[in-house]
Amino acid sequence: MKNLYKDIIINSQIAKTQLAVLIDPDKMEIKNISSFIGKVNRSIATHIFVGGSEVDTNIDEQILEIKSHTKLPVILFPGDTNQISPEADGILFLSLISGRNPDYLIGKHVEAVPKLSTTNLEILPTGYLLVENGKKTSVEKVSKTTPMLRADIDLIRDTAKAGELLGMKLIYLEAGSGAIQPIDSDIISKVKGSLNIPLIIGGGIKTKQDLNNAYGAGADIVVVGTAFEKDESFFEDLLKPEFKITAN
Ligand SMILES: CC(C)=CCC/C(C)=C/CC/C(C)=C/CC/C(C)=C/COP(=O)(O)OP(=O)(O)O
Ligand SMILES: O=P(O)(O)OC[C@@H](O)CO
Ligand SMILES: [Mg+2]
Repeated sequence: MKNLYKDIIINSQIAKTQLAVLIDPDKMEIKNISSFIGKVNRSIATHIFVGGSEVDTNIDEQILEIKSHTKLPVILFPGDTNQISPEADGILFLSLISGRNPDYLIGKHVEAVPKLSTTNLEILPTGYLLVENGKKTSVEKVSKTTPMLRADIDLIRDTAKAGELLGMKLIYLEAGSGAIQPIDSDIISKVKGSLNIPLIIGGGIKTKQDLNNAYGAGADIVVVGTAFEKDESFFEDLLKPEFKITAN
C-alpha cells in the first residue's frame, strides 16, 4: 500500500521536484511501453499519470504493463468513469470547479462510487480548474464548460481556495493538453500564495524553461504529456541526477 498523498506532502515540504509523466492510453501502444517507461525511470519523474479526456483502450492491461517496468506510483487522471482501473495505485478524484456542469462537479463521482468500492485505489480529491490558453481544448469540449479567463487571476485564486475549503486535497491548474500557453507564472504564484495544499500545474509544458517557470512560481507537481508524445528526446533534458531546477 503506497502513501501517495503523504509522500506528495513530504516532497513539497522538502522542496523535492515532483514531475508527473502523463500517458494517454489511446496514444500509447502496449509494445512501446517498456522502452517509454525505461526513459521515465532514468528521468527525474516521480509519478506516472494515466488518462485522457476520452479513452477507448483497455486501460487495465496498459497499467499492468507500466507497473511491470517501474516502481513509480501510477495515478489515474480520468476524463470519465470508464477510466477507473483497480490496477493503479491511486486516482485524482477530479471535480471540475472552474465550470458549472453538474456532471463534472458531482455527477460522475456518484457514478464512480460502486466501481471505486471494489478497488484499493488511494483517492485524491482534486479541485480541477481549466484556464484558457489560446485554443479550444479537449477538456472544454468533453465537459461542455468554459475555461476561466487568464486575466481573472483573483477569481482563479478564489476558486482554487474554495476547493481547498470544501476539503479537496490537491488543486490542479490546467491549461489543457497541448496548450499553446502554459499557465502563467503570476497565476501560479497568486494561487499558491493562498493555498495550504499542494498545487499541480499542467498543459503545454514543453521545455526546461517552462518547467523552471512553473516550479519557480510555486508548482508542487508539474505534469507533462504532449511534449513526450511528440518527442521522447525531451527525457534527455530531464535525466537524474544532473537536472536541477533553477528558480527565476
Ligand atoms: C470522478 C471520475 C471517475 C472522473 C472525473 C471526471 C471529471 C470531473 C473530469 C474532469 C474533466 C476532464 C474531461 C478531464 C480530463 C483530463 C485529462 C486526462 C486530459 C488530457 O486530455 P487529452 O486526452 O490528453 O487531450 P488530447 O487528446 O486533446 O491530447
Ligand atoms: O499534454 P500536456 O500539454 O503536457 O498537458 C498535460 C495535462 O495537463 C493535460 O491534461
Ligand atoms: Mg493529450
